[in-house]
Amino acid sequence: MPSSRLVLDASLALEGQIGVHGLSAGDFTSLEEAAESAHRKLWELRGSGALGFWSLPDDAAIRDPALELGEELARRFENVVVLGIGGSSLGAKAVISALGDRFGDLLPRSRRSGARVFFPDNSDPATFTALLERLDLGSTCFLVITKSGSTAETLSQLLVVRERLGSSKLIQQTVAITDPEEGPLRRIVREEGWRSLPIPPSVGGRFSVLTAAGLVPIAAAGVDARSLCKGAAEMRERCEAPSLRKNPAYLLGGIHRLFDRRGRNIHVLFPYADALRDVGDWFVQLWAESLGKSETVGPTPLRAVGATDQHSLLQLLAQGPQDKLVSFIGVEEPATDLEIPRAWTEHEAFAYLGGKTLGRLLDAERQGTAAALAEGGRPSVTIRLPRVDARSVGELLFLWEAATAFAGFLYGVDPFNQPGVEASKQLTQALLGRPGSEAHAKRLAARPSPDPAFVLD
Ligand SMILES: O=P(O)(O)OC[C@H]1O[C@](O)(CO)[C@@H](O)[C@@H]1O
Repeated sequence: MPSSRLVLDASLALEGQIGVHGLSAGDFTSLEEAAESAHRKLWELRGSGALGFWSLPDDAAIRDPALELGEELARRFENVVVLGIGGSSLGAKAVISALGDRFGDLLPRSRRSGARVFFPDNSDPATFTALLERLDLGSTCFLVITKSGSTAETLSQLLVVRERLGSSKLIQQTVAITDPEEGPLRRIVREEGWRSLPIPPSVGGRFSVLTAAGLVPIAAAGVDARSLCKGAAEMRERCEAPSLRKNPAYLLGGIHRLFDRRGRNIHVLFPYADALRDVGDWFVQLWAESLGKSETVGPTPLRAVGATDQHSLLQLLAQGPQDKLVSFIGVEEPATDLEIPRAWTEHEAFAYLGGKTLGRLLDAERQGTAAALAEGGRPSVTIRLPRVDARSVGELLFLWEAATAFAGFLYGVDPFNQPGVEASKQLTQALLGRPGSEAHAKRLAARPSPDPAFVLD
């Protein structure tokens, strides 16, 4: 009987199931004190209003204008292009590729449920040029999404679009989603009277999928954003339990921390559904930017997709160094299943497949892979979704967000900042001659020049 909600099954992380590499009751006891303190910190932050993402699932003041705008864009425009990167792009991209019509672009407009939404994301000129050349710009809306309002990749793309559209069309065909008060984009919005929606200051970019940053493109794509929020709200309720053993986010975050202490600091998200492929990219940013900020502790996230990566990464997971923890995601009921016809039944390799379904094969591959890893003493956890629908995806995203915040306190780092990305931004700006970056230019000039013995031409 399929469950009606997300299930977290951590059995294959336990000593009783996988032997000495698994966790014992004593491991959980050792974690309890740190978990209590992490719980207190989260609730203090929540109480002070600084844990912005926690209230998003049912914050109508944020959700409703975003959905109205997204639905309007779906009616008015053929295409929506998101100019945004990192947390200002990955959440919406993950949700739309999970829940939108994957081959909807092939359908005529009348048969599509929303606009076609594009995420050029990177500032690679080849991608951006190709996209702009192929789009009918007259029926395209540009969503400029940047929390800080100052990200070079996003602002450069905006400048290109401004030139292509001309400033009068720009104002009609562009919406800004940014900090309500601060930042260069907000200043343009004020000076030129653009349409805009805010990203609340208390919500970091990588936790912003349920703000306008995610909800506008999601609704523009015709995806059921209300059910997404509902699923997230249901998961949030489960993530409010104070006890490690009752709270799925605490259990998930806690297990990752425990294994990290034993040297398992490579954390692999392994969904068995193509629809969840981009959730992997979203997870990588969330986990890396939130938890990777100490020289002595911190995980390396990795993404995989089943069954594809059984023919790629699995060898390493099964017999490589014992430094990995896998989180499988299984789907109990595929959106569409396909029966495998019976033929060549005299050959065993064909005979046992005929009459099964591709969905059953995929799920058996997930179970078989988890069991094979367990046999080799390699731990995993499994997140089972009843199906890939808006509610389950909402549950899944909120689960990882809450687990990330909790894990941050267990790791002893601030999960909500990313100071390590600043140096690269400063030196890039210095290379491009941004006024005010003279000191950074000096830093660059002081760097040793390349060693000719190691530059092969
Ligand atoms: O939304 P913004 O301010 O453009 O930032 C985009 C991304 O850049 C980062 O700051 C990293 O450089 C991420 O944390 C963020 O999601």
